[in-house]
Amino acid sequence: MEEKHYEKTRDRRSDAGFFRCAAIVIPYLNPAELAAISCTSKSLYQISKTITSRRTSDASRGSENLPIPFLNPISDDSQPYSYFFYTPTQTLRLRPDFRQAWGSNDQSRLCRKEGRPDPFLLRVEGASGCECASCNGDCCPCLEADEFLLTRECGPSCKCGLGCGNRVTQGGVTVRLKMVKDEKKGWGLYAAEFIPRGQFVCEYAGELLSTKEATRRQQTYDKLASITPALLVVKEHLPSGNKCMRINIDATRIGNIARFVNHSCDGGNLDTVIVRSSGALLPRICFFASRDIQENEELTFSYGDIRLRPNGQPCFCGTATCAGILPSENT
Ligand SMILES: C[S@@+](CC[C@H](N)C(=O)[O-])C[C@H]1O[C@@H](n2cnc3c(N)ncnc32)[C@H](O)[C@@H]1O
Repeated sequence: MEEKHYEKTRDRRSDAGFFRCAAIVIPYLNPAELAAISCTSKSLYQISKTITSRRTSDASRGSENLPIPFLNPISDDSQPYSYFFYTPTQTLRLRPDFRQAWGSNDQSRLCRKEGRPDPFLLRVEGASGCECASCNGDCCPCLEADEFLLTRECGPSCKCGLGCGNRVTQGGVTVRLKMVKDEKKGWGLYAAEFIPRGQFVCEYAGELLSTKEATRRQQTYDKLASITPALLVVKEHLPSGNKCMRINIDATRIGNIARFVNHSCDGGNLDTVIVRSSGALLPRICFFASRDIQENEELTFSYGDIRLRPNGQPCFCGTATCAGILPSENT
């Protein structure tokens, strides 16, 4: 009798140990792996269900100021969320075996505790910045438009801190957003509240690539129908029209919510802005509202000129000026 009681206690302890480990490991699984383990026992089914529900409730894994949920109104579609790795800022190339937890119990608490990652990937040693106590248009040299008329913010070489009013794009998303699935376009980013014209919406975050690597990846994506690519190429021009700098950001595998912004042939409601900061080597690409955007409106921008690559996929933007073909980058 005593021996049996001892065995039961031991079994319960090893079960508890197993589920403690499972709760740590399972958030690292992708949807196919999650589905596979959820068929093996009732308890793992329950854990997988909870993880799926947490993933659906916040694409940003607690990395942004506000949760960004997935909503799938398509009745015969069983995909409650889109799987990718999240980075709120630009990042360097990922190792192929990289994994990231998503849906764990304490994810948002941990993200808040660790704080937001530095928005500047590379700094310019010895660069000058402002010395203002509080930056405003009259005195802060960072606010003076430079010769290329780009958006300039204070940065790592400035005396002011993150609370400075000239760092609007550095604190992450501050407007309510959501992801909604469309039968033809897939997931799209939507306003979950009114967004006034000129408001910063989000950065386009992802892997920063060399042009050679961007070209290689674009060719791979063109061949693979199973991948929905999110490779953005921005060319910065001199006023003379000559190309002077090219930024390649691939958010296909790791990115932020900007990777869900769909194309619109009329230019959409977002402006793509190149933001430079004092002391930061690289500019960042940010989306601002180009006009007032109503709650529940889809956020879109133009992917480019279809004349550059007329053999793209069909476009379903639904605007009066729709060209019928989705522009894509000819890298
Ligand atoms: C950067 S992703 C945007 C997010 C994507 N809808 C998803 O579900 O992940 C670009 C892809 O979205 C789809 N897409 C974007 N805009 C579209 C449009 N206007 N019409 C049709 N498909 C579109 C295309 O499959 C395109 O390759």
